[in-house]
Amino acid sequence: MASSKDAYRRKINQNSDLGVMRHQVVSLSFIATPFWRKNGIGQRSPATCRFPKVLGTTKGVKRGLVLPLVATSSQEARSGVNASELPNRGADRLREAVTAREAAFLAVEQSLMQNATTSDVEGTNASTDSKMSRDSPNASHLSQKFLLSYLALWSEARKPSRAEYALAKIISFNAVRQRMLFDYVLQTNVLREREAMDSVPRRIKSDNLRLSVSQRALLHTALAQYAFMERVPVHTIVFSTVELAKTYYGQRFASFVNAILRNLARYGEKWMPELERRRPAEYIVRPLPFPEDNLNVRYSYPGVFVAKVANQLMNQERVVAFLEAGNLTPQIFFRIPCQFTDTAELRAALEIGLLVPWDGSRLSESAARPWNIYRVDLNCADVDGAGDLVIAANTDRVEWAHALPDTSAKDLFQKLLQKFIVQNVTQAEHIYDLCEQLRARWNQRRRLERVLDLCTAPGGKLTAVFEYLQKSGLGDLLTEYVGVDLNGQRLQMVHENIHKAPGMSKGRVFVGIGRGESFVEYQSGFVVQNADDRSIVPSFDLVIADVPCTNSGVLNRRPEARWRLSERDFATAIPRLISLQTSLLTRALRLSRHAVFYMTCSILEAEGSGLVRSVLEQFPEFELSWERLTYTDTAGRDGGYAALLWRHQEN
Ligand SMILES: C[S@@+](CC[C@H](N)C(=O)[O-])C[C@H]1O[C@@H](n2cnc3c(N)ncnc32)[C@H](O)[C@@H]1O
Repeated sequence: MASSKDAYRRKINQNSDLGVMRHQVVSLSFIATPFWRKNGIGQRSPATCRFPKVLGTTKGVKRGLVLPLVATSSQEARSGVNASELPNRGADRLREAVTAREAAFLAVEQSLMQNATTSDVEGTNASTDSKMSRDSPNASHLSQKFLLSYLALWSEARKPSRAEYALAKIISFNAVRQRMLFDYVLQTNVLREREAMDSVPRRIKSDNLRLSVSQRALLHTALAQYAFMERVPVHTIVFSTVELAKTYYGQRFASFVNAILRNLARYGEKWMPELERRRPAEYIVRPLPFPEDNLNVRYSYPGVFVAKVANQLMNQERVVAFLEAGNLTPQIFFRIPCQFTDTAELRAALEIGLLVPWDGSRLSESAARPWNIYRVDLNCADVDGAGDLVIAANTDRVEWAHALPDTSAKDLFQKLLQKFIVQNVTQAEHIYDLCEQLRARWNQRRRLERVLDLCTAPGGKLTAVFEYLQKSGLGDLLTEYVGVDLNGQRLQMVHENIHKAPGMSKGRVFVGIGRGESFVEYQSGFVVQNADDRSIVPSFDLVIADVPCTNSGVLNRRPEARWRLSERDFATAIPRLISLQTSLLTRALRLSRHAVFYMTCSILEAEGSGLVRSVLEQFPEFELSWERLTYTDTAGRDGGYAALLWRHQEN
């Protein structure tokens, strides 16, 4: 392995090959920029990718399709990848990745490996080590199992240029998102093309061909480039993939990869008629059999999840819109208090078009709203290399600074981040609605003095609630905000966000590490916990429970999250998660004197309305007085659920 790796390194450093490898990076950085500006990287749904014909042939593919592209342990051993050695081995390999293409492959491999071996849901297994820096990509990032964590390892170690980083990111994001589609393409349209297999060794040619997880990852990254990066020449894709195949698996597998990809180049044509090639944006999704037949392959989601969405929505167009939205580049929104509308940073950002007032929100219709919502314009003409901003949009804020170009717009963007809170319009609307509902029900016999947030980090909802209560006068008597969260790293961000909320003094906000489901009280700097539910006395006027969830409403932001929504997850990890959500809501109801805000960023009824109704059966003194489920949409809204639970009998 070491010697072939050295050879690979030497090869890409030789002048003759440098041209090809660098071409891949350099050409993307300038050729693709106009394309990115127009379409947004990664925004192309499978309907407009290079495989429309393939998709047209998915008829008959059943939901929950299981492809025989799974690794056997002996093949994993041959490929040099052993799942039990990860993540450290994988981390080392990532740190050594020479090119963006290699880094993308290794990051996708890790992600695929994680999904193949574990099933964990964000936040439920979080570290409570508050000393860990959230910015340094270390082992804790690996345990969080985010694709971005793997890319961060490479980025930290190799310091790639912005263009290289962007390339690695877009390839790996699309490879992970489109896993189901790519497996299908490989299985049905590449592996079975017998005539193109002439150069493939006889042993590999069998119908029982199996790929290791790692080999699958390599082919997925090739397909991600082929499908979504039209301007990367096919020979460049073939060259870089074959080189990686040689390095990691030897000549035999490289020949196989070569045959597969050349086949793809040859027959890809017949999957994409001329008309569609010239006018990809105008390609229209053909009607599909309803409810979920083949939608999971076309849009690349676990079949069982698509079936659940279809059962909830009972409308094909809406299901397709939701699935498409999950494959788009997510939008970034700032929630800016109305009293800051005239600040220098905001004026400057509006002037150069970095921020655009968002009038698609219901908030803009209300004079009583405490904030305005602004969208970051990904096509901002004044930012050099706007493609980087598009790339940045896929990520959380930690990475933005890295991804933005060195221009005055970058400084401005940093200032906006320091001053204002990034929050999706759905969350801002849900908090606004909840608070309005609360205000409508409030009466003089009730006092609003103490607010508790059981899953508080990074504090977006807490600060929004504070700002609303302050502006509406409902919070005039407020003395204390208590926040608890299991994740010490994320708690640090609450302190940053408190500074951004005008009037929210640290003097009356108390945050601590703890389990929300056993929280009792915050006393003298300590979180008091007790798992026994019965002894709890209601001591907070409003309790917010914004619980950890499947993230099924924000799948565009989390490329790997959809693969935690498989049949197996619905049988094991998700019931465990629902049980945690149930415990959190139960504790919230026990602690609340008047009201509970229950929220998730999931669109699954089992985590939202279903769960609330079932928990309320144990609490006759509370009623479900308002709820809203928002689906992820193509305008940039996240999906999520919000409910107001109201104690109708006063203590
Ligand atoms: C959806 S996020 C909360 C977002 C936050 N309310 C906001 O608006 O910024 C869920 C949070 O729950 C935390 N969490 C997970 N399990 C928990 C538990 N058992 N007790 C308390 N917090 C938990 C996670 O660390 C994560 O920060």
